[in-house]
Formats: sequence, C-alpha cells, structure tokens
Amino acid sequence: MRSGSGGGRRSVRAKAPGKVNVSLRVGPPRPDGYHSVASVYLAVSLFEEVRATATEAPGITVSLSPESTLEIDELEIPLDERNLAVRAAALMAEVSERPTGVHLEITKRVPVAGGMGGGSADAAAALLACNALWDGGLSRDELAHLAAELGADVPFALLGGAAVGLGVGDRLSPALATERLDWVLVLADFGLSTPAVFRELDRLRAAEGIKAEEPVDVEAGVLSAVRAGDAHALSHVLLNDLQRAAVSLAPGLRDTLGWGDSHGALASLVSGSGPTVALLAEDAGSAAELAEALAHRGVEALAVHGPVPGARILSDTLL
Ligand SMILES: C[C@@](CO)(OP(=O)(O)O)[C@H](O)COP(=O)(O)OP(=O)(O)OC[C@H]1O[C@@H](n2ccc(N)nc2=O)[C@H](O)[C@@H]1O
Ligand SMILES: Nc1ncnc2c1ncn2[C@@H]1O[C@H](COP(=O)(O)OP(=O)(O)O)[C@@H](O)[C@H]1O
Repeated sequence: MRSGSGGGRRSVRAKAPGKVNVSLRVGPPRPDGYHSVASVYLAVSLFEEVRATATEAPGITVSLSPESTLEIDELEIPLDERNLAVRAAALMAEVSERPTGVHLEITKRVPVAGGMGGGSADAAAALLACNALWDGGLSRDELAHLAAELGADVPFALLGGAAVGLGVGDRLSPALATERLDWVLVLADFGLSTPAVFRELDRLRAAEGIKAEEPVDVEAGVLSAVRAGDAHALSHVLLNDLQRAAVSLAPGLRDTLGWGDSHGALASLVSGSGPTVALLAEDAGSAAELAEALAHRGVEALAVHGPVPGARILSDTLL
C-alpha cells in the first residue's frame, strides 16, 4: 500500500468514525468509578482523520489540521500528552518497542465533548496509523485490547458498523448490520463532560430513591430494527439513560429535542452523554430536508448516516 517518491519521511493517514448510542442503559456506579452499560452503538458518517508522520526528533507531537470542519477553540483540546491520539501513539510505541519520533495531525469533524466519541475516534485512528508507521504488525484483536486501555468508547471506533457494547461499553459484539439509517445531528455550541453527566445521573437517581439495576442486555427490538434499517421501528425503542442527566445539566436541550418533532423527525435523542442531539429521519431525503429546515432557523445541523466502517488506513506515503 505504501506509495510516493523514495527517501522522504513516512506518513500514514487513517480515519475513524463518530458514533451515536441508539440505546444506552446505565447501571449503578461501580467501585472503580465507572458504570456498567448495555449499549447499541452505531458508527455514523462523520469521520476524524489522523496523519502520523515520522520525525527525526524523538517524542510525540500533535496539532490540529486547518482542514478541520469544526470551529475549534484549541483550549478545548489538550495538545500534549493528555490528548487521546497522543496517548494512543505512546501506548503503541511502548508495545511495539519502537523509538518514537512522530507528529500527529488531527482533522476534527466530530463535535468536541459532544457525546459522539470524537476523541475516541482520534485514538483509534492513531493506533492504526502508528501500527502501520512502525510496522507493529498488531492484529485487529490486539489493537482492540490496546483500545480498551485508552477509553470505554475506543474499541467501538476501531470496530465501527453497529455493535452491542457491554461491560463499560468495551465488550463488543458486532450486530452485523448493513442497512442504512439516516440521522440529523444537531450540534451544540458547548460541550458536556462525560464523568459529570454520569455523576448527575447518579445524583438524580439517589434523590429519587431509585436503585438502578445492572444492565445485562440491550433493549428488546433495538437490534432487529437496526439490522433491518427500519427507522420507524427504531423510533419507538430509542433509549438513553443519560439523556435526563444531560438535560438536567443543560436544560436548553429540551427545546432541541422538541425541534425534531416539530420538523418531521421520527424521534430524537441525546447522543451518549450529549449535548449533540440525534434526530432519526425516515430516509436520506427527509434527513436533508430536516437539516435544511434547521439551518434556516440558524441551527447547526448535519445529515449523516450509519452504519459505516470503523477505523481504516487511507494512505501510506513517503513525503
Ligand atoms: C457515555 C459514552 C457512551 O458511549 O460516550 P460519550 O458520551 O463520552 O461519547 C461512553 O460510555 C463514554 O466513553 P468514554 O468517553 O470513552 O469514557 P472514558 O474516557 O473511558 O471515561 C471517562 C469517564 O466517564 C465515566 N464513565 C465512562 C464510561 C462508563 N461506562 N462509565 C462511566 O462512568 C467515568 O467517570 C470515566 O472516568
Ligand atoms: N483528540 C481529542 N479530541 C477531542 N477531545 C480530546 C482529545 N483528546 C482529549 N480530549 C479531551 O476529551 C474530552 C472529551 O472528548 P470527546 O471525545 O470529544 O467527547 P465525548 O467523550 O463527549 O464523546 C474533551 O473535552 C477534551 O478535553
């Protein structure tokens, strides 16, 4: 796959998708600070890209590409060892026992802190790109193990498609879904912190005296609707336990969820820990109309579809 004029620095580009949790059940807090979940993940057509270029100087550096479609306040994204792509490259360097010397350039398209796993997609793309750059030779299974060390959502960004996630969301079973579902994503101009949203759910449940049960499986009907690409059936079973916690922290989301109904969406739900809201559309045409109607109201909305594949190498060249 490698191409280009010889003698230069090797540069590998990879992409990975953002996701929507079409069903997300959350259990009680665990002693390790995490919550067990039962989720149906759907990878959607909004992709992050990571270009990993070998550098002479050792170490891992990172920057954001000007091609990013998001308006990003760089302060939102740590450009140091806390960056998820940098953590992925560091982990890959450690296990493949290769000297580092890599620059990562991230093209961001998935809303930051939006509940769509953008940072997780960066980590998955960086794992794949560095595995190629350093001839790590790790299999998809081995990469999935490393992915789980980086975050609960990273294994799914690697796998893509549609899948059931148990444990903290990292124990994945592919749903073998291929039929298309159309969505409109309503982007927020603020982010929500994932741990803060889980904490808010715990707080609301405690205040109401609700004792959450350990989720053992996903909701009935969700998988069959996703496999069939049946938007109508899916609209009746969409579920997200984190939604009310996200709405409690950001009450304006209630209006956003309402726009879906008033503009012809089949159903609306907060994606993961939010604040992105996913509106389910009947088909591609309805999604385009819905996105346009929202854009007329000055709302930032994107038509996307899923399932789409997980992390992939795009190019491997000598610069
Ligand atoms: C809520 C979900 C739904 O897919 O997605 P996002 O909304 O973040 O995209 C995920 O569970 C987020 O996964 P991810 O963002 O990778 O989480 P991590 O980095 O592993 O964890 C960040 C923090 O979130 C909380 N956390 C995360 C996952 C989980 N199953 N239980 C938790 O309680 C913990 O407080 C943890 O310290
Ligand atoms: N490569 C990255 N892209 C985005 N955020 C990152 C990245 N690395 C670390 N972060 C941090 O992780 C937080 C959550 O990131 P993100 O994956 O965008 O959202 P979510 O967890 O809601 O899906 C951000 O607020 C940011 O501080």
